[in-house]
Amino acid sequence: MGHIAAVGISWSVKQSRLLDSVDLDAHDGQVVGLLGPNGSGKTTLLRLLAGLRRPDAGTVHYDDTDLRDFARRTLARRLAVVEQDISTSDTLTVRQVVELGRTPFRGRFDALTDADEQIIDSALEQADVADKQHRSWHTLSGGEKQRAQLARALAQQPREILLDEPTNHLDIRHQLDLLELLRSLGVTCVIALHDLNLAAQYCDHLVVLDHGRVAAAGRPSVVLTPDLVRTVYDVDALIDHEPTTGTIRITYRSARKRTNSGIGTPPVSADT
Ligand SMILES: Nc1ncnc2c1ncn2[C@@H]1O[C@H](COP(=O)(O)OP(=O)(O)OP(=O)(O)O)[C@@H](O)[C@H]1O
Repeated sequence: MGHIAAVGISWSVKQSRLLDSVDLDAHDGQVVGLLGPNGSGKTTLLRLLAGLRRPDAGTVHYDDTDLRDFARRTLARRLAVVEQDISTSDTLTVRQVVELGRTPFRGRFDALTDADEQIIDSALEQADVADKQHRSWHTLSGGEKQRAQLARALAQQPREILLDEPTNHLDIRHQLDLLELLRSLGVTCVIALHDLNLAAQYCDHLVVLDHGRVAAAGRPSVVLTPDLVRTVYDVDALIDHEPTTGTIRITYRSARKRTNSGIGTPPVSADT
C-alpha cells in the first residue's frame, strides 16, 4: 500500500509550461524529497499529485488506481495534504482543525466516536500541539500552525502524505522531530524541501526540479553532487560525509568567493 507513481506529468498556464514530462515514484513507506529553487514547480507538482489540478499530459496512480478514477472522499481516506498556505477558519480551535482530519470517515451529521477522539489525541501528541488544542487557531504562531496542520493530516491516518515545505516555520528541534516522525510512520511521503542537508539526512529518494523539469532523481548520495548544486541552484558547494553517520553533508560557498579565491582555497593576501 501507498505507492505513488507519476509519469510524464506536464502542465501549462497560458503559453508557459510549468511542468514538463515530470516522473516521480514514491514506493511504499518511502520518504521522497522534492527539491528545486523557487519557482521550479514543486508546489505545482504537489497540487497535481493531490488531484487539485489536472495535468495536461501524464498520469498519476495511487497503487493501481488512476487518480482520475478516485471519488474525492475515497482519496481523502488515504491521502493527506499539508499545504504551504495555511488557510483555516480563524474561529476554530486547534482541536477542531485536527478533527477535520476525521471528516472523510464520518457521515455529515455523525458525532465523533471514541475511536476518532483517540486518533485525534494521538495526532495532537505526535505533532506536539496537545497543549495548544483549546487555543483559537488565530492565536498560534506560524510554526505551531504548521504542526497543527500536520496533526490534522495525521488524524486522517493516511497511506500517503504530500507536504509542501512543512518545516519552513519550524525551529530546528521541531524540524528534526517532524522529519523523524514522518520516517517512523511508515507512510509514503513526498515532501517539498529547501534544506538540502535535511533532505540528505531524512529522504530515501530525491527528485530535483529545475524550470519544471527533473534535473536529477535518485538516492541523496547520488543526486547531491557539487555539479548538481551549481547547475540547479547556481551555488558552489563542498559535499562530504558526516564522520559519525556517513550522511552526505553540504557546505555552501558562494559563487563570488569561488571566482575570487577558488573552492577550499583561502583568499590570497595582497602582501604574500
Ligand atoms: N496559476 C499560475 N499562473 C501562472 N503562473 C503560475 C501559476 N502557478 C504557478 N505559477 C508559476 O509557476 C512556477 C512554479 O511555481 P511553484 O509554486 O510550483 O514553484 P515552487 O518550486 O513551489 O517554488 P517555491 O520554492 O518558491 O515555493 C512559478 O514561476 C510560478 O510563478
